[in-house]
Amino acid sequence: MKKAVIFGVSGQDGAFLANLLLKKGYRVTGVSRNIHAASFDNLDRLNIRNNIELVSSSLCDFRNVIKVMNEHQPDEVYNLTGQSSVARSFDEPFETFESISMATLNILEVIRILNIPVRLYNAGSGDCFGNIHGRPATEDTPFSPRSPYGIAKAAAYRLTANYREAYNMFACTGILFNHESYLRPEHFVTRKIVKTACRIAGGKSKELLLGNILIERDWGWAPEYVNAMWMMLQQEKPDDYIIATGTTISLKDFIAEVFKRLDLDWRKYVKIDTRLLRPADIQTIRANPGKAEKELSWKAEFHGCDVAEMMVDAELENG
Ligand SMILES: C[C@H]1O[C@H](OP(=O)(O)OP(=O)(O)OC[C@H]2O[C@@H](n3cnc4c(=O)[nH]c(N)nc43)[C@H](O)[C@@H]2O)[C@@H](O)[C@@H](O)C1=O
Repeated sequence: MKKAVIFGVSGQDGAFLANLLLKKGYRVTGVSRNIHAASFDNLDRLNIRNNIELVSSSLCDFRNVIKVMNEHQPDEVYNLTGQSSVARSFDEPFETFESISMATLNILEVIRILNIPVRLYNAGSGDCFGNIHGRPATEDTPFSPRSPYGIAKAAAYRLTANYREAYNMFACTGILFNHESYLRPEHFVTRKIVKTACRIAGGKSKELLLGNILIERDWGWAPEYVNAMWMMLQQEKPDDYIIATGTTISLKDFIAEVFKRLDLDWRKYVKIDTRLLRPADIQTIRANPGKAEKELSWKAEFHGCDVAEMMVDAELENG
């Protein structure tokens, strides 16, 4: 039986990945900073909490990481940990940098020092590219991040690539663009829109306050993206891959699709609140996931408008 350790199991991706690995017959250990304080609602929602061994460990403490590796002897390690909100990273730059870059460095150092043959997946981000107005980003496009979050993810990406080259480690980064689902917390814009629109449809809310609705993103369906993470670790050679749908739409289009699904006209309810604008934002993101399609045979089935509809349907069904 293969063994996997997921650092950051309580989030959206951690839960979907744990579910996928359990279905594939893995023994899954889920790590969270403090399992007694963390919420495992996502694992409950997928009905898998009791099938995972949950352990507490701070990734910023080197000894903690050594203990997890020694005790659980994983074949595969998934590093999904860290502060994941771009907006919050402007208010919490230190916490963001430490929980992403330093935590990744700790995992890499532990694998190097213990000299164990584990395969490492590192969660990268399309946020590292910054604005892409022209050709969609490929794995060769230089990074130009515009947030403490993007900068921390860029550092973690470079560290992972450096350890792969310098120490011959099996370490990959998936450069994932926005990926959404009913497990997304409300501080991400898609879930906020879907939840509020459903409340408006049910007469429980009157308006939806948003920041910049002209931005453009490549929004995919999260359960598909965790498949790509796993596929990267099954390759003969480790490498980095962009994971995205290849379709970019505006936030306005996403909002319109959500409200249309509920038979509402979004223009009556959406108000711009300038307090929600970021100190720096990315206007347009475009991705070319061609390498993942060619080498991993991974391709997104669902694109932005499908995601909007699926999120509304899930919200109406489960809340
Ligand atoms: C690839 C990358 O993808 C995600 O980062 P994000 O793109 O910043 O995601 P978001 O949902 O917070 O914002 C999307 C856009 O929507 C605009 N926006 C307008 N009004 C609101 C608003 O009211 N709330 C929020 N959150 N955003 C708003 C906001 O200004 C931004 O331009 C994370 O998964 C991250 O972990 C990651 O790696």
